[in-house]
Amino acid sequence: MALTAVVRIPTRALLRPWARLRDSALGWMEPVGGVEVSTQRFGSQRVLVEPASAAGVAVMTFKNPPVNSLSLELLTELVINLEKLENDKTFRGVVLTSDCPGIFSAGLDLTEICGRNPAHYAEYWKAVQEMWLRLYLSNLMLVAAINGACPAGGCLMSLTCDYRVMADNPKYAIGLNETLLGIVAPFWFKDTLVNTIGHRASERALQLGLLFPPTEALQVGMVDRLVPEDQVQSTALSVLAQWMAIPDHARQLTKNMMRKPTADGLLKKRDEDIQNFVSFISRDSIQKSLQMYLAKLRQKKG
Ligand SMILES: CC/C=C\C/C=C\C/C=C\CC/C=C/CC(=O)SCCNC(=O)CCNC(=O)[C@H](O)C(C)(C)COP(=O)(O)OP(=O)(O)OC[C@H]1O[C@@H](n2cnc3c(N)ncnc32)[C@H](O)[C@@H]1OP(=O)(O)O
Repeated sequence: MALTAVVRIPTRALLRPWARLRDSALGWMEPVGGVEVSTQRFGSQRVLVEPASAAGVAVMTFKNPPVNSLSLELLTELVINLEKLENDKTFRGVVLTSDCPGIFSAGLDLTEICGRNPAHYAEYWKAVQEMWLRLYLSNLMLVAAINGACPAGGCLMSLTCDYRVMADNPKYAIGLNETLLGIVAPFWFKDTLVNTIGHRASERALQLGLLFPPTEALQVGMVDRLVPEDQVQSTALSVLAQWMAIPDHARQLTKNMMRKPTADGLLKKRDEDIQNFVSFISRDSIQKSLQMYLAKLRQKKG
């Protein structure tokens, strides 16, 4: 028999200035207090959410081809689907993974931060902040099933999870490579990395923009486990099964205790961080670097 649940979506989620939602992409949303959905399979155009066979677990799959770049739309859909899972108290854990072969996520969508106007940069950056805050402070257990390349913002997204399983394929790499693009990882990207791999390793990785192949990523502690490619999702699900044995309230309070001070660092100066980002990214020299990087990516094929 199909399992169904009523999921309440707070109307305030619809009122956030950055959440210029495209109704066509989010067919399940209605601007009323709540909406009834089937937990068999839901989601939106770029984010698919499927309950796993184990009770209380969902798999969230990003499908924004070709490279799962974190466009404004993808970020918006991610946050809304996460909120939906959090509001449905039947879910306790989520596996985050990708539908793009060989790529977990290419990170921030460079077309959102290149050649646009300051108002767009501000709106986009607010959505990036929101994605990080929501994932980093989520009460749910989050496990990243990293089934492909995972640079920059893709790495950040996986670092917000409680555990990372990566495909043991030397073609893939993970890391915060911002300096290679001539840009700077913001302090909260840096803090998330430091909390995961420590200060010295982060200092080196961030300055050099290191992208770690799986074996090195495991050594440095950027991922927790390597498995053959076809076992990434199943391993993530079995990790979640272990975590589910811990009483939720104790685990959630512990997670919050560990992470809140870092999140507060951004919460206290969100607007200032947006202004810094807009003025940094609007510089001619930075725009030139980004244009060159994008052109190189596009030429790669030709
Ligand atoms: C003092 C200052 C203080 C504070 C500063 C304040 C603020 C900080 C400022 C800025 C911080 C901004 C933070 C940014 C973080 C990011 O995430 S930046 C994005 C970084 N991402 C990357 O470097 C990845 C680039 N992509 C790749 O390496 C490869 O594409 C990838 C390995 C993912 C896949 O390779 P492959 O399968 O071969 O695919 P292609 O390379 O051929 O790509 C296919 C098409 O996709 C386009 N594309 C790739 N990545 C992106 C992207 N991130 N955004 C947009 N588009 C992308 C690529 O151009 C191809 O397009 P085409 O088909 O040619 O049109």
